[in-house]
Amino acid sequence: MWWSLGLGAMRTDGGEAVRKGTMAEEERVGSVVEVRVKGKGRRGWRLAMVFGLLVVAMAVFLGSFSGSVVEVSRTGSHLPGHSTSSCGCQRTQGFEGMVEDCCCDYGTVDLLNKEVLHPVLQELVKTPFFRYYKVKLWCDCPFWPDDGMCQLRDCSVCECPESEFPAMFRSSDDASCQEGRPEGAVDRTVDAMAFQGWTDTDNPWTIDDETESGDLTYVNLLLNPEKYTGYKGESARRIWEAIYAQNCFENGEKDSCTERRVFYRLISGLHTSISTHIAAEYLMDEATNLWGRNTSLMHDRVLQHPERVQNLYFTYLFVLRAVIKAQSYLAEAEYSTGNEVEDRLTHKLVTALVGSERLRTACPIPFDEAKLWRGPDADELKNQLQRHFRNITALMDCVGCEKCRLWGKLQISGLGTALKILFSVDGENGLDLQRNEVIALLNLLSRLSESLELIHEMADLVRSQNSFSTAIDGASTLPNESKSSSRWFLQEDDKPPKSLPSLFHNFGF
Ligand SMILES: Cc1cc2nc3c(=O)[nH]c(=O)nc-3n(C[C@H](O)[C@H](O)[C@H](O)COP(=O)(O)OP(=O)(O)OC[C@H]3O[C@@H](n4cnc5c(N)ncnc54)[C@H](O)[C@@H]3O)c2cc1C
Repeated sequence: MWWSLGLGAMRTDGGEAVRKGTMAEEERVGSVVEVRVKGKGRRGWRLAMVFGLLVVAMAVFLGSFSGSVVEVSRTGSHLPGHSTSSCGCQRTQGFEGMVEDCCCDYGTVDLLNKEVLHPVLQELVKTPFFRYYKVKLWCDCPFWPDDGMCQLRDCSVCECPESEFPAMFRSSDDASCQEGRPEGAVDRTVDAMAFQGWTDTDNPWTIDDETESGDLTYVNLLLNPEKYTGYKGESARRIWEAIYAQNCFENGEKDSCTERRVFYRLISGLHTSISTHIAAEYLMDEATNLWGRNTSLMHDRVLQHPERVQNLYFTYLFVLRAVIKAQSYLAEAEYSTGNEVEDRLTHKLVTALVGSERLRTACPIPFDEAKLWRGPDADELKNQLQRHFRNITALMDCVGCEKCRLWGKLQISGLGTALKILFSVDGENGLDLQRNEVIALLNLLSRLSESLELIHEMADLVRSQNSFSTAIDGASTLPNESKSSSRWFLQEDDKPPKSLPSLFHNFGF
């Protein structure tokens, strides 16, 4: 089979197992500290201990300081402005007021997310209905041979213990949910029993795993969290390049119309979210299996690019709008897995999410989809964008790391579901969703919601580390109040010293 991606025609063979190995030196932040301490002998250890105690004292102090910053900025008042590149359409400048292209302001988004949506979503994705995702993990890349660039065991999806698997999903003793390849019959039986009322409907925006044969497995998402896997280099870069290439159009126009800009911002926002989760759960030191927050990576990939953070807010509001538009459908859907208590809780949480009074009053229409597809070429443009998005779903089969592929597929499917709800359904009556689409949609919203929280938390951490390192260097300064008015917006000099993140972890933070 041959596919055209705008990258030339590519081979369809390939599909190699995940390759395991060691992490590249450049990102082993933890080892930097180890070398420094060891090199100084016993005196070095004493110094390190004193230094560590200082870290503890300063961090406790700064932690309480940044706590008050959180309160200030949660009100959303006076975030520092920042110019974004003009795209020919009306856009708000900076981080004040409305999120660009949306109908909700930054402060309200932060508040709603922290107090309403994030807590509910965190619980929802733990329920049996939402934590098992059916996915085809071992797929051949239709564009080029899989070169298996995954470097860590954390790259591969682990098997879930069968005791955790809902009884209704199991049809025989050997039902495996992860790396094994259950028989097709097993999956079909499970579907019919556990998810009555859910239909198989096509989504014009995605290439659907479920309607194709073979190799579908159930994955427990809680056992396979999205985090650093060591997947990087040429393979990862090529995927992102190919994804962004889907945003290039024949006539060379860039960002000149709302629809194309929306398309780009959705991908960029998702990319920001993935980078955020990598930085938030990072393998700081492979030798001691020390995991923690990598603030340098967070700074370099996310925080120092305001437009990437803005795109994350945009993607979040776009997906939230889709969930709100589908609220009656979601509130009435059947979340049956055979565990009555859990299933009742699932239903309650979904209802709390889509029926939130605070959400309805503070941000009733997070994104106005009615503004799109109005030009004379609307149908043609929509077909074109659908083709491009389907290519992106197919590209997920080329991701050379199993766990990244799992989350890539789930989140792209979630975006495809949001696109379907907003742009391919005539009113809520015409809405029909697959079970997997609903799981993907709400897990995606949960990932984005978590990213918003992490961005604030890690921006505070960067600021306090920066202030701390300045204090250590002799200029005894505390975080500047004016820098903190937006919790994630960083100034030019807000860059964490490379070795500090691992110091925090080595001393028990
Ligand atoms: C679908 C998918 C899922 C992945 N999941 C994981 C995972 O779970 N764990 C893991 O460790 N790795 C994962 N990766 C790999 C990870 O995303 C990076 O590719 C890798 O860490 C290397 O990062 P990098 O610094 O080279 O920049 P990349 O993140 O690869 O970015 C490539 C280029 O894209 C541009 N760019 C970066 N961010 C944005 C943005 N937000 N908006 C617009 N442009 C941007 C920049 O020019 C950058 O140089 C995944 C990759 C893909 C394609």
